[in-house]
Amino acid sequence: MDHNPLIQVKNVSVSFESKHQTIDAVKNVSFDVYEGDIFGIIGSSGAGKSTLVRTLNCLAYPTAGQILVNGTDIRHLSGRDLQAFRFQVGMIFQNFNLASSKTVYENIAFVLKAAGKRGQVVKDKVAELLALVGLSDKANAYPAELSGGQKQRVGIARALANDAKILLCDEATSALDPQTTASILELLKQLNQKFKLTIVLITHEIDVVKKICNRVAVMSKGEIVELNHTFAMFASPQKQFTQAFLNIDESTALPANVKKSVKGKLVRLRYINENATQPVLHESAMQANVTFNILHGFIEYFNDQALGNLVVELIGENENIIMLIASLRKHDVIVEDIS
Ligand SMILES: Nc1ncnc2c1ncn2[C@@H]1O[C@H](COP(=O)(O)OP(=O)(O)OP(=O)(O)O)[C@@H](O)[C@H]1O
Repeated sequence: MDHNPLIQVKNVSVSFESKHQTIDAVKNVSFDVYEGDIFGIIGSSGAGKSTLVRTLNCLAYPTAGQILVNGTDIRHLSGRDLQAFRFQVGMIFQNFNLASSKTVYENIAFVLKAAGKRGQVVKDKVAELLALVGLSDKANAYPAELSGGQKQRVGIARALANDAKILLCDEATSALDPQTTASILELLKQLNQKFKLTIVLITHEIDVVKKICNRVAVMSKGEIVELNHTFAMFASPQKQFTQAFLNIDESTALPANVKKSVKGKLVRLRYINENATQPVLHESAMQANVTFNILHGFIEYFNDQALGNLVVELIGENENIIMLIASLRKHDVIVEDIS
């Protein structure tokens, strides 16, 4: 990378002391987020995701380590500087956190007023934000009159009201149905592209990561197990935990009776981008004098990158199969023996 990270998390740990024990919620975590990233943190419940993301806007403080945003150590911010920093870092939540006694307009105007804005400036800005999230006709509605997706749109408008440069999303789509989730993710992607908005998103949903994150960290028991570009993470996860967590095995699992009847060598192939079609396999197999049976296959798309998944039975002489596998690997096909 040729530019400086917008967020630098350096050896951050967060512990909670209770009467009987110390809970190490985040353990020595380090990562960088670059401007324009949609950075996903995925992990199961209790992995420490919420605690970690809350340190990014000073809702929680590290017990050890350091967080720099735009080169500033945010631990040292206080008073007006801390307030100004918080305006730069908006946050949205699973349960939306809207004030139920306030209208949509008032929910958004509130944070503009907290930043010292008044009068027509507030009115114009709320109108602009509502148009941005597609809710211009809902200014006078109360949260109870909105669907979950509409509530989250208000949450997004409020989070960005003071021209936030960073948006933190804490399970922002976990309470929404799949279709509404897709529309909120689409909105986040648009905001990311239009304003170069940097997004740090925590989720336990693999599909959310696949749909919009360009980079992802897998978290377990307070630690980052693996971090990579999303496509690379799904194409070739390095850690067994990641393989299992991302359901890489399950997504190409064969029924037991099919597996039992396999006579040849069983391999899983992952083809990347321009190789995401079958000709590579056909040609290489012909050259190596190996025949094959495709037992399972699908192509996934990550933005404009394609990842082909195939489970194949290879039939032929052992040395020919070895030759075929070598040839596939030369074509950047990831080959795993799963027999
Ligand atoms: N304020 C707190 N006091 C004590 N323990 C806490 C506190 N906040 C979080 N924890 C503990 O820290 C650990 C990590 O929790 P955290 O909420 O960060 O995980 P998570 O990955 O976000 O999970 P979830 O999706 O369930 O919220 C858990 O064991 C949790 O009980």
